[in-house]
Parts: sequence; C-alpha cells; structure tokens
Amino acid sequence: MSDVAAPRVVEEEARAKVNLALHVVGRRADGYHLLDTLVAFPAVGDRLIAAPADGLTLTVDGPRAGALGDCAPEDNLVLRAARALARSIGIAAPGACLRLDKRLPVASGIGGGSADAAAALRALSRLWGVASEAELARLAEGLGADVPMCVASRPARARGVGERLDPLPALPPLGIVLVNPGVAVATPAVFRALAVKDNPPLPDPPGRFDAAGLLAYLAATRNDLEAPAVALAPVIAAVLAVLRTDDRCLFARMSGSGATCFALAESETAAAEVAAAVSAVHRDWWVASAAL
Ligand SMILES: C[C@](O)(CO)[C@H](O)COP(=O)(O)OP(=O)(O)OC[C@H]1O[C@@H](n2ccc(N)nc2=O)[C@H](O)[C@@H]1O
Ligand SMILES: Nc1ncnc2c1ncn2[C@@H]1O[C@H](COP(=O)(O)OP(=O)(O)OP(=O)(O)O)[C@@H](O)[C@H]1O
Repeated sequence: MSDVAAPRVVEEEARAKVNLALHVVGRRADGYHLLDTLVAFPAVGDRLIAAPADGLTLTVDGPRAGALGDCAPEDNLVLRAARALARSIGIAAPGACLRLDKRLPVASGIGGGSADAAAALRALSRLWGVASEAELARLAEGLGADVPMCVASRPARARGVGERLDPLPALPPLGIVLVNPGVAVATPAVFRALAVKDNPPLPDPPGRFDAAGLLAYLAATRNDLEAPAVALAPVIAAVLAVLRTDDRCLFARMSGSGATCFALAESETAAAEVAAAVSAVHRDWWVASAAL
C-alpha cells in the first residue's frame, strides 16, 4: 500500500478589519497618506477554502459574490496573493482549487479584499509549504496597505501606511456591531476629500485595556476620514445617528474610509440585540455582530 498522504483541504477565516481609531498624520513622497490606527478583527468575515489541484482556480460564492461583478477573477486579490506566494517560494506551476465564500460588503472600509488576500497567503503556505513569516509580511505589503495587519488578524496599532505593526494588549470582552448602508465608497476619493492631512498621532495606548479604559481611550481619538466620507456619502451620518441614539451602544464611529460604521456594546449579547433592532428597521443595510 502506498504511503501517499491524503490531499488536505485547508480553510482560513478572512476577518473584517475594523479601524477603532484612525488618524491621518502626514503624506509619503508617493502621495500615500501616513496613518496611525488601532485595528481589531472581530469574528465576522469571508471564508477561504483551498484544496490541492492541478492549476490555479478560484470560484467566488456567498451572499456578496455579486458585488465583485466588475472585478475579473484573475484580478481578485486571492489569486494575486496566490501567484505572488507561488513566485516567492519558487513554484513554477502552482496548483490549488480555491473557493471564496464572500460575505463582507465590498469597498466598505473593513478591508474585505485585504482579509481575503491574507487568508490566501495563510491557506496556501499551509498547502504548499511554508514561507517564512518575514517573507509573508513582504508579500503582504506588496498586495495592499491593509494586508500585513490582516495576515496577523490580531488587534494592533498600525503606522506608516499600515506596515509598521505593534501588537495591542487583549481587548476587553465587549460586543461590536457593524453596519453598512449599502453604498460603496472609493478609498482614493475619501483621501482626496480630506482637508487636513497632518493631524496629531494617536495617544500611546495603555499597557492593558479594561472596558472603561478602552472607551475613554477611544473618546480621545478620531477617525479623520469620517467627515470627508460623510460629505461624499451622507447616509453614513444616518448610520451613526442610529447607533449613537441606541442606549446599548457605548461608542460609535466609522471604520476605515467607510461606509461601514461600528458600535461597541457591553457584551456580545447586547451587540446582537442592537444588530437585530437595526436590521428590523433598515432591512437593506448589512448588519453583523460579534465579540470585539
Ligand atoms: C484607510 C484604510 O482602510 C485604513 O485601514 C486603508 O489604509 C485603505 O487601504 P486599502 O483600501 O487597501 O487601500 P489601497 O487599495 O492600498 O489604496 C487605494 C488608494 O487609496 C489611497 N490611499 C490608500 C491608503 C493610504 N494610506 N493612503 C492613500 O492615499 C491611494 O490613492 C491608493 O491608491
Ligand atoms: N477578494 C476581494 N474582495 C473584495 N474586493 C476585492 C477582492 N479582490 C479584489 N477586490 C477589489 O478591491 C476593491 C476594494 O475592496 P475591499 O472590499 O477590500 O475595500 P475596502 O473594504 O474599502 O478596504 P479598506 O478597508 O482596506 O479600504 C474592490 O472594489 C474590488 O474591485
């Protein structure tokens, strides 16, 4: 009997990236904006499944697959990540059958494409054989500003354009609600509409966060992209108003360049209650909740 190992199927979560705070602190020579941001990765996201195969293929399904209509499969960040990894570890004819279960709204400030690319790097380095952590970080950076933080998928403070990562202490056991009103917001347009590009950095986070400490910390921070995004997509103000008038929401803000907004609640259960209440009134909004 041959001792050939059975083909493995690997699965990776591609969690949403939530910018709890986002300060724009300057500009790089190439025009990219320098950021100082606190990111969290609640258990809401896409799923990537990879199986051994001859040749590299991607199918996209799930409730948000249609939103990728104008993005050709070969331009999907999942395949771009796969090809970059194959090149870097010297696989001339890479083989994998990839399936993306697309659940996160597209172009919505929660880094869905970046999370998918990061999940592809993690899944394929399990399937094909390891690339070093440093190599994965280098590949991630080449795929997009948010991809390095999504590879780790852990709370972090990110600086530069996102590549300088410092882990954060564990976040307190709060709940989080994510709400997207169904309007895609283009990141470059929001950065262009930002009036002041050299704002003060984040205050240094404390060595440990309890709930009250995190809320007090966030109250002293901003998302500098919120005002320009609201100017481009006024419905974002309506989302924030819904969240800020719900007594169960302890804090609400927009993530990234929008239009997704988040609110923090006392527990995962309280967050689920808020999510149900928002969905009941705004049936066409995308709403999700999880532990922070
Ligand atoms: C704003 C954030 O969501 C914060 O996490 C991200 O930095 C955005 O990252 P992203 O969507 O992956 O953005 P990319 O696809 O890399 O960039 C889209 C475009 O937005 C602008 N852009 C993006 C990131 C950045 N730090 N400065 C910029 O000026 C650039 O015009 C860039 O060409
Ligand atoms: N797997 C993917 N998922 C989503 N978008 C993808 C993917 N692959 C390529 N794209 C392209 O990337 C663009 C940005 O999508 P994404 O959902 O990552 O934006 P985002 O949520 O605004 O990200 P960020 O928070 O980093 O600004 C889309 O318009 C789409 O054409």
